[in-house]
Amino acid sequence: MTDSKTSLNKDKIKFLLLEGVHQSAVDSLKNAGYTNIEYHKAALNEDELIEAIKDAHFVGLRSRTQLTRKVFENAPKLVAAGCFCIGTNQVDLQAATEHGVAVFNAPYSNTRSVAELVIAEAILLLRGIPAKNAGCHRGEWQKSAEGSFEIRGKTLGIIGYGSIGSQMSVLAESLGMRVFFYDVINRLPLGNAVQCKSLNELLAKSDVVSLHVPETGATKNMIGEREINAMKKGAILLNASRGTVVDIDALAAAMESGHIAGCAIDVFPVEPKGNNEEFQSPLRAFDNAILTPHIGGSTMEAQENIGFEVAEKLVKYSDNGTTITSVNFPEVALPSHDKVHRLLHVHKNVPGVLTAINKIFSESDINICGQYLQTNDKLGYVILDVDRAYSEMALEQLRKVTGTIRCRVLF
Ligand SMILES: NC(=O)C1=CN([C@@H]2O[C@H](COP(=O)(O)OP(=O)(O)OC[C@H]3O[C@@H](n4cnc5c(N)ncnc54)[C@H](O)[C@@H]3O)[C@@H](O)[C@H]2O)C=CC1
Ligand SMILES: O=C(O)C(=O)COP(=O)(O)O
Repeated sequence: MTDSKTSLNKDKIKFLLLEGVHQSAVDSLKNAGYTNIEYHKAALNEDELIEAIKDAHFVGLRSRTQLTRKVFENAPKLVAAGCFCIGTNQVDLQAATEHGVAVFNAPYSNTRSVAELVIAEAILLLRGIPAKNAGCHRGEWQKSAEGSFEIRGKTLGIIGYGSIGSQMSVLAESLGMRVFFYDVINRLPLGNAVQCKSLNELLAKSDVVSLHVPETGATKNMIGEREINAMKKGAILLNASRGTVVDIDALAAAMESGHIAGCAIDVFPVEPKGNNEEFQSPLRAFDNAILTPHIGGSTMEAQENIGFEVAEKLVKYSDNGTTITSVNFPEVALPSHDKVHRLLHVHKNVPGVLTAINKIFSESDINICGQYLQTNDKLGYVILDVDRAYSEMALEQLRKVTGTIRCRVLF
């Protein structure tokens, strides 16, 4: 260990970046002094990931990499994971927490990109453009107004009125749509949007239904045969949330029968592992289905912003222990620690740990220059700034405290 701001020289701290995260992330890390970066353009499978992550302190991923419990068990040095995207369902958050690994994401950087895409898709589908476009490519000429509608005056039903859903709501109203939404929590309606009391109410009212919920146990197959039948005949379904949310076979059947007039699907229950693998889906058979390869958040603007945002969060955590916006750690914004050494103690949030920590300091000569504590339901996170001469001794003592998950020192 050397006398730098971190417990290791910065060039010894390894960042494993996967799935071609934007160059802005690499630049940000390098500008902050972190040069030990292993960069992969694609996702790694579990075995490859276990090999690459075994000496990594930080990992950066997007939606495809699965950070499973087994991966955490084989990543002894890992202190944080950065999801360069919104969703964190690809990370076993419970395992991350149990291993004391802080997880970060970029909760807003691609919000607008998704909202713009789904609005565009709604306009195209209401006009029957995907099928007309496919016809023209085959040499057909289908000039007709039959089945083509303006978006103005139509009813949009948004399921999940969070960042993306509410952004979509604003765009849709500006185009003259009437907006209803359904959410498990009461959300402030923007503009003239109205919250529905039930999913069924929303499905029965909407000409266009758009899904913006996270992947959870409760959203799995949230739209199946029953829900599709509850939609208006001739309605349109948009899904740019997660592939597990819609029962694709039920949707394919409704497309076949014409009950659903068109759909735009960006996410699938099973997605190809890479750009070289064939995409399989029963929806390929339908000209009136817009199928996109999980690119809702894939714009140059979003990817660049995400790169900066998540890299900055990882740098702050590495440099001084700040955990603001972490999805699993107690959130603490910390000042710099120029003249002292900083101890970061992550422990199970169970009775007795704080008493044990305070006992160590009350029974020793170690002078505490600053102390911060934050907890959530699973974890306690104690930060102690101490005189430089005592940090190694304090670290040794703290590691012995029952309930300790991880303890390290920033020099
Ligand atoms: N296709 C793509 O490339 C992208 C997809 N996404 C997906 O979009 C999802 C939504 O993103 P945000 O709007 O940023 O998330 P958010 O967390 O801001 O909003 C999600 C909303 O869904 C609601 N919700 C949760 N469970 C529900 C349920 N069972 N029924 C009804 N409502 C429920 C929540 O209360 C919340 O209001 C992400 O979790 C991610 O999976 C996000 C970005 C890009
Ligand atoms: O932000 C999200 O949740 C997404 O789904 C985008 O995923 P991606 O970074 O494009 O693999």
